[in-house]
Amino acid sequence: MLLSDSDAPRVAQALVDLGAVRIASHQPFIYTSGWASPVYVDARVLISDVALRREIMDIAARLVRPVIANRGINAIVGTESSGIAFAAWLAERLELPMLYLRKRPVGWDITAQLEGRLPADAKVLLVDDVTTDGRSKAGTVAALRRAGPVVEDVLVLLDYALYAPQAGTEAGQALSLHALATWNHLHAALLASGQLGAEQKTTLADFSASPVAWSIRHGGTGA
Ligand SMILES: O=P(O)(O)OC[C@H]1O[C@H](OP(=O)(O)OP(=O)(O)O)[C@H](O)[C@@H]1O
Ligand SMILES: O=C(O)c1cc(=O)[nH]c(=O)[nH]1
Repeated sequence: MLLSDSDAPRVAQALVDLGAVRIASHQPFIYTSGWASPVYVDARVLISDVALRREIMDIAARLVRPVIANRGINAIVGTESSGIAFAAWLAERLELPMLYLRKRPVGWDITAQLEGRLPADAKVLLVDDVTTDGRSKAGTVAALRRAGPVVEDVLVLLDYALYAPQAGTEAGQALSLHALATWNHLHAALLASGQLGAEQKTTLADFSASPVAWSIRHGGTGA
């Protein structure tokens, strides 16, 4: 769920200003979840811009603070790889312990995949950069839960909010997804930037109107 209607346009604008939103020229992008898409958001570029990352992480901390308080969250977990830096900056602002979750186990027992030290009665906020349909998040959350903490909340900078959540993700896992911005905000910021050509505008309008059909037409998954 979008955390704030009034802050989302600013987050989207920052990503567009940074050139983080790429538009396919010849070949579609294929997301981790298998969807084909004409856009790819490289939120990692935000980590290299000191002023914008500070601004966006200040927004994230302000918006997520009530969630932290209401849910009794006592630690922040970043996902390898893109979520780690954002989790660290957020944990610093919220004065909470931070850990990170590896994609694959390395070693044995609880420390095999989750690095850092959980507080007692751990209830954590999972942080990642982007979500499409939550497919990889479902695996991440399952792995995190196996390490012990309660996980009910996930924070992302961008939730496309275009695809139906995969079975076994949000509803099935009793997870709440919190996002700073959605594809609609990025799309609006791209249109306002004046940087799109006529063909790109048509492509993005087609994609926005029917992302699943767009994916199938371009060799991606359809479900
Ligand atoms: O499938 P969803 O849960 O909706 O989210 C999409 C995931 O795909 C990307 O990660 P990727 O595997 O490319 O890893 P990276 O962070 O190392 O780039 C992105 O950072 C999300 O974690
Ligand atoms: O799902 C993905 O693979 C994905 C999509 C996107 O726009 N950006 C990203 O970093 N990952």
